[in-house]
Amino acid sequence: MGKGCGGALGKGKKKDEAKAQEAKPAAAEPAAQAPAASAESKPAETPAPAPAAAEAATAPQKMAYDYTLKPHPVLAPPTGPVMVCILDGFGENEFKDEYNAVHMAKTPTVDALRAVPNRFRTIKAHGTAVGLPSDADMGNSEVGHNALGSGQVVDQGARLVDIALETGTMFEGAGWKLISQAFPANTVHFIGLLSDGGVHSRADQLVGCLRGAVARGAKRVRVHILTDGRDVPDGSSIKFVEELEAEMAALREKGCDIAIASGGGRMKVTMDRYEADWAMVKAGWDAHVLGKAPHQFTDAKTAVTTLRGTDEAPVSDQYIDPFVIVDKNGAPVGTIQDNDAVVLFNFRADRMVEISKAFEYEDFSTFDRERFPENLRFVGMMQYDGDLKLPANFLVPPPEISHVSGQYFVRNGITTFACSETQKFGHVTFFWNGNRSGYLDAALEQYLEIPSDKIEFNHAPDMKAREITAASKEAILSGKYKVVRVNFANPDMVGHTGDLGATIRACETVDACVKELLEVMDSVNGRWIVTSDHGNADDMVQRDKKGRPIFSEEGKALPLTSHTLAPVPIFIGGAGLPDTVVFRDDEPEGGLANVAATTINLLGYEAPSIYKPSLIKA
Ligand SMILES: O=C(O)[C@@H](CO)OP(=O)(O)O
Ligand SMILES: [Mn+2]
Ligand SMILES: [Mn+2]
Repeated sequence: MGKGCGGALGKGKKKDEAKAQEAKPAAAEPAAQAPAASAESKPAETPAPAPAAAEAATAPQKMAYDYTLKPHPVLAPPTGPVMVCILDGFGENEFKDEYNAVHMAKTPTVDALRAVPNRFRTIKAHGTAVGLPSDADMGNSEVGHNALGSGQVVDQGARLVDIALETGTMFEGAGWKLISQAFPANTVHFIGLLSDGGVHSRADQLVGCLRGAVARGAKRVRVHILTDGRDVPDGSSIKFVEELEAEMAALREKGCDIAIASGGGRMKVTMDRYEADWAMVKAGWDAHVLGKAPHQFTDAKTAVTTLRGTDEAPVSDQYIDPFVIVDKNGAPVGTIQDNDAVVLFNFRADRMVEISKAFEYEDFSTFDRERFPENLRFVGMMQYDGDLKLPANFLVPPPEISHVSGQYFVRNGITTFACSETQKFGHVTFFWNGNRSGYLDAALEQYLEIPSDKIEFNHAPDMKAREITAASKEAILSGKYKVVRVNFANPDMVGHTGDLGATIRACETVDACVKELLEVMDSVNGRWIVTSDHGNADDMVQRDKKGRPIFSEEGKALPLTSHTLAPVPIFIGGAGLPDTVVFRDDEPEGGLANVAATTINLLGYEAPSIYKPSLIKA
């Protein structure tokens, strides 16, 4: 995934995995990097003829899918590029009060865009519109960017795991067979995010797996918990631990030796992404596998309660220190040993890839694992990276996201520049491309990662927005790219800290950056879409059922660190966009998946019929 497909990865034990890395070069480093080699030799001023025929000639045995894009009947291609700019976590919320950072921020650019008739609307970014189980599910970056990039709505991980548990297919698959080898005489370990957030995992799905394992003969089970406080209210981890303990007590009655063995906050251990901070993964390995952590407790509830500190200045659930549960002699109750089974019970990919590599690859050198258990029966809830086939074994097949817009682009000679900072880099590459790591065609694409800071982002709410802007302006002005894709992480990443003031600042910074980008786009006669992938900054307070803010006994507003259910804004424009092009009014239910067809229209092509319809009329 992203730069992770090369770089810091130790040599894999599987040959096909090494091949995948060669074929898919890692993203270049920022600044000094060269532009995509043959982008210059293949200028994309005019849409190139689709190479479908040539492809069929070289691979006659395969029925080649015809990716040819037909010219749009009315809208000619622009002379300049088409930009899609994602303001991550920037929702259009019905609560327009002091806790809505998007509303409170001074955003002259976005305000002006909102005022343009028929070129601003909102689109759905949550629930079934992005393939989640129900409309009570908030959106997130994975499903959001999948929908934006693929133009289609597919059943996502959360839903697929629900189905596999309901129908029992989970317990019949190869992944389950593998872990069940450990049921009679070894330990089965479950590692993942303990909450009902539904973004990375769900506690009820963990319980479904635990019950399934015990019913099928698992004798010894250990659970390694990552506390949330990001997709669910901060402080709720204690409740999730209590609920899990109650469930485990019932399973003990059935004769299973089951206990929580280790844990820590999701932003402290195990769940790093895009190689932003491998030290987090090492801390997780040490706690889960080796039984080593800075803190030892004899039960998980005491661990979480103690490590959260005082009520006056609590440590967020997201940042709880790594801990290990020990017996009365001080020995860890659940280290991972030879022949054990390990299940990563998160369904979402980005934050499971690194820990998967540590478990999967025999020959791994990114950090010193000290001990690598032999003959591990290791599975993911899903396969997290289809290109790397990582992990090789999994409980539920992942969503199949095919015919993504990037595939159409490379088959039609359309050059692309994609840029974000580390925290969102895989969003505009890996997720955008339907969970494919690396380039679709390195000759036509340039992916640029700006390294993120390694701090809590409320302390630096500008994050790397200015650097992303500068690099994207350069790409726009270079004339090399027909598509420019940018993600600004700020409203989302700062929103997750629950710090209202910093999140307002994050929105203001991004607004200023959008202004710069639109000016440059106008200077090259481009066309643009500005939108978001889900809400977050647009509501920073927990609310009761009537939408009233909830306050603590001391009168402090309770922060909301999660995403929201809000729709997101979408704006279109650009000096290269004819005045006649406006949003149509017969797609009121439009969502993120309608953006790809809209982008393809702006490029001067008809959208593929398999895509959700375009939002514009010309
Ligand atoms: O940080 C993350 O992992 C999620 C929230 O759990 O946010 P996003 O979907 O925006 O990446
Ligand atoms: Mn996001
Ligand atoms: Mn987020």
